[in-house]
Amino acid sequence: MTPAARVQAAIEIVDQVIDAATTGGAAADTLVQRYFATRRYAGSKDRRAVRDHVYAAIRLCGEVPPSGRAAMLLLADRDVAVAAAFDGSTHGPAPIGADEPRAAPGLAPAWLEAALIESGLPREALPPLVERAPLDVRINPLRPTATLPEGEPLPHGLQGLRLASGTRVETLDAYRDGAIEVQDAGSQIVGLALPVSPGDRIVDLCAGAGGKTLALGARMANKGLLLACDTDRARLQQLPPRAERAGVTIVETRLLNPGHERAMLADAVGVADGVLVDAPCSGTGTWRRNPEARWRLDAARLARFVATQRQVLATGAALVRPGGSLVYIVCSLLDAEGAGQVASFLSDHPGWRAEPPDLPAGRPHGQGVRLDPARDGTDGFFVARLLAPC
Ligand SMILES: C[S@@+](CC[C@H](N)C(=O)[O-])C[C@H]1O[C@@H](n2cnc3c(N)ncnc32)[C@H](O)[C@@H]1O
Repeated sequence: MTPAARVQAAIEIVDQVIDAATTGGAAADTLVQRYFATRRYAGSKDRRAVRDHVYAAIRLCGEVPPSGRAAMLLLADRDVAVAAAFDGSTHGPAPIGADEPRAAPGLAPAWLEAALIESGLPREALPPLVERAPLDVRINPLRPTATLPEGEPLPHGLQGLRLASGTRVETLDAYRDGAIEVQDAGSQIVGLALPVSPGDRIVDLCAGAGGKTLALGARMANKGLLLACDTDRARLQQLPPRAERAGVTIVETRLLNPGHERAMLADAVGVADGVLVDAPCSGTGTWRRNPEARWRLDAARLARFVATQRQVLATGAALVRPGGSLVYIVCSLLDAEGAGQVASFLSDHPGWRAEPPDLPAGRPHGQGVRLDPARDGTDGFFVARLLAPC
């Protein structure tokens, strides 16, 4: 592909991303993959260049841009190579018209910027929310290996590596052998908020594909029971093969029927030493990876997340034994989903108390701890540890 054709492809993909973000369609990553699935002529360098243009344009636009071309013109104002690609060649974009409108530059939709500031995030912490994320892997102590890939040690004393961006992790021997798992440093840190010991009974209520479940299994040295639940079959189905690769043998998965979680967990009520609630959320802390997510969110969607979080937190609390721990995590920096959610829980659940976790990064926020990209170099998270009455 010529440089101009790459920019034209990026414009077309950003048009699809805009459409998907406003109609609840697929994520940008999926759209990029689908675009190339039908264009076999594009080589790996073409794909990487197009993807880079797509993400660079998305990162620049806080509000939903009027079109892919308007977003790419904003990028062209900052990147001479992109500007030069508007040359009117056969597969390239038409030349830039005099006074042709650009998308507005910004960090996030105005209402979200305001909500983040109101949630105590300093203004200077906003730009790093949409900067490119590093590629972090956790080293799995259950699968020691001599073939770890080259990378920087992770910050905050974590057992992991920061790999060169663009590394195809799934092709590495260490990955195939289960010695490493892709997991952001922040995600590794917040998982540590749940105290676990070999032999414990632990429930990971929103386990998804098991990123945090596998880390818990390793910390439990494969002794005890780890019940991993989720309402999403496709995500939960990924867990058993991942656990097998990682050598985690104590996981039992349970697919929950939305609205019937309590009944489906009746046998687990009041017996767990610890419950992890890594709740579904708006993902404002993960815009570095999914920058178009800020175009998807609106007040109604946020309110639905808040309602679901409240419900999963209450479900999780019912499973904890007297004196046991409930850890609540969201990858969001909005207080409505983090500090505010925990304050509501404590007022609705007399006898429960918060005990701030001692973590290697982050700072106290409300009754928990918050991590953010600017100050911790991780995705953004809020985490709280809640103790059940004895
Ligand atoms: C933040 S993700 C979990 C990520 C996962 N713990 C990890 O570390 O990779 C939140 C998960 O909550 C699940 N979920 C949504 N509603 C739920 C419910 N009512 N009960 C249990 N899980 C739910 C979603 O399907 C999603 O997989």
